Amino acid sequence: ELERSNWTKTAAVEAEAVASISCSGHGRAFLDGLLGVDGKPVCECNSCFKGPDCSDPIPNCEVDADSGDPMFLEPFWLKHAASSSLVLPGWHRMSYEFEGGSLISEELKNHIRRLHSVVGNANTDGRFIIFGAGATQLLNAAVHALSSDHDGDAPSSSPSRVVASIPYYPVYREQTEFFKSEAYRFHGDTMSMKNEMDYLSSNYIELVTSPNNPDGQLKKAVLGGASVKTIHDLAYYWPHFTAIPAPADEDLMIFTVSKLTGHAGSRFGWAIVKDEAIYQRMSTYMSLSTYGVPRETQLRVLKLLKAVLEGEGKEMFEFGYKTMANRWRKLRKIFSASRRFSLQDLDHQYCSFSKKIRGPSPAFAWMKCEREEDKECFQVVKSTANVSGRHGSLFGSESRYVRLSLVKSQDDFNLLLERMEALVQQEPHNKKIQQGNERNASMTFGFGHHFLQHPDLVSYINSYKSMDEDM
Ligand SMILES: Cc1ncc(COP(=O)(O)O)c(C=O)c1O
Repeated sequence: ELERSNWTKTAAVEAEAVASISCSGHGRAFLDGLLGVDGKPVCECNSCFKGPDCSDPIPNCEVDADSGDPMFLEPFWLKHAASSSLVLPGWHRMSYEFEGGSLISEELKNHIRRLHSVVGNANTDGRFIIFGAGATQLLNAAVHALSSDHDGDAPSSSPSRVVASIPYYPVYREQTEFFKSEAYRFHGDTMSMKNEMDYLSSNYIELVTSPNNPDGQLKKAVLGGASVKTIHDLAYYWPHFTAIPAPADEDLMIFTVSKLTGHAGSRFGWAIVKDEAIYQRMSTYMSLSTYGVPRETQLRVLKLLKAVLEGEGKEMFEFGYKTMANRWRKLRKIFSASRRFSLQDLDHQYCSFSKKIRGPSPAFAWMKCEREEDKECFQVVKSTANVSGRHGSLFGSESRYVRLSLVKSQDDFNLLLERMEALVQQEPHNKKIQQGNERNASMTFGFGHHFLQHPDLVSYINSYKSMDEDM
């Protein structure tokens, strides 16, 4: 049928040509990017950089520490271009369905099971696995499936109450309220529920996030009893962000490739479900909302997991952990000199994956403004450091908290660190110490590597710089 056997050549040449466009290590050109006057895709610069090759820093620009965009893993994928790239022919899985009417790649499912068994972070034996467009879609599918109102069920007198412990991931409330279902309502904090649970007339759906977004703590369900169902959001239960004390073995667990490999844009997550009826309800939800996850996405994730599983995942998790642990250590060092701001406390813990006690490496800093007058911490950080975090009140907490994202690119993190260092140095007791201290904030900005030309090399070296903590 095919004219030639080397039909992948033009695609490969095209992909490599785009990859070789230099954006000074502060940006990237993509195959589907806008074309410049020379007919080549233009560089898309990291924030706070501009210019045709992203080499110009934008002075005093706003540092965005808001989103949890997990770009910290990009250098790993640049290094593993060969094992993670694939060819997508025009006829790849055009059908609505896989063989037998399934919407799911069995091979991908097998790889997910293998990954959990290698990492030891979840028990998948005898469980059902369902795919979704990120954890975001699966969260709502799970709330839907666990809510009281179903054909065949006795009609319940009130909607299921969706609860989470403060501070909680804001999307739980936003999504539950957005869908305005008759079957469930967001009901706020689990702690306030604990004493006043109305067991007789209400069912509860408790969302448990472990490790937690925003504070990185490992969490357990708070409520219990026959009228409570739980959803465990384990988006961050990977060695990048936490020690893995034991495999999770919950009724309904949600994972996402976003925080595992960093491919947030692929929109891929999976749920591991014990109960067949719940699995069926979630499957119906997927059928009626999107008819499953795009086959292109499933193919890509399969390729990525194969690359991760080479060498039993050691290399990616080592890179991820070292990067996050270093970022946390640097930030903590800066804040240790502060009386005005504090960070959450995280313990060292035994990790069954790395088989040792390891230090914390959270995805976010949960920062508190300690001064009585600094009630609006978001504003304090915004106006004094020009850093925009995420407002504590969105997590159900006081406004004297703000969340800072630590998972973005190395450029983003370097800028955040520089600004936080300057912020802490402004404190009266530090100003005295600072005199005669030749440490200049711009040293942390990371422009010292302009002479290195190849963009892949630059960001890889940058990310591996000063990595002294072992797995
Ligand atoms: C706790 C938690 N759950 C779910 C998600 C969403 O993940 P996904 O990109 O798979 O939709 C996030 C993303 O930040 C998260 O922090």
